[in-house]
Amino acid sequence: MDKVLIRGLSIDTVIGIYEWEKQIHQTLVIDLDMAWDNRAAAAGDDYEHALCYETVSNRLTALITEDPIELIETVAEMVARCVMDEFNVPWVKVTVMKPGAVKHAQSVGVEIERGHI
Ligand SMILES: Nc1nc2c(c(=O)[nH]1)N=C([C@H](O)[C@@H](O)CO)CN2
Repeated sequence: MDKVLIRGLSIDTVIGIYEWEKQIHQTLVIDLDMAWDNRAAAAGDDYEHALCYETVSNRLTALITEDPIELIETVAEMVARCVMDEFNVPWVKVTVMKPGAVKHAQSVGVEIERGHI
C-alpha cells in the first residue's frame, strides 16, 4: 500500500481538561499515515495527482486551532475525519502526542486507525 506521511506536525493550541490548561497554549505533535496511490503522481511527475502534505498540514493546523479542545482523543478523531472527508483519503493512521503533559513521561498520546484500504 502506498502512503503519504506527515511526521512531527507541531501545533500550538488550547488543549486539556483542566481549567489552567484552558488559559494557555500547549504543543501537540501529530504523525499521519495516509493511504494514497502515488503511482499516477510519479508516472507523470504530476502534482495534480499527488496528495499534498503541505496542504493537509496547513488545513489540520487551522482545524485544530479553531476552538479549545479537551481531549487528545477528540483531536485524533477530528484529524481522521478531515483527512478522509476533505482529501478523499480511504485509510488513515493518526498519532497525537502531548509532550510534557505528564511530569515524568517524555510524551503521552493516542493512536487511531480509520477507514479501509
Ligand atoms: N486519555 C487521555 N487522558 C488524559 C487527557 C487526554 O486528553 N486523554 N488529558 C489530560 C489532561 O489534559 C493532561 O494532559 C494534563 O496534564 C489528562 N488525561
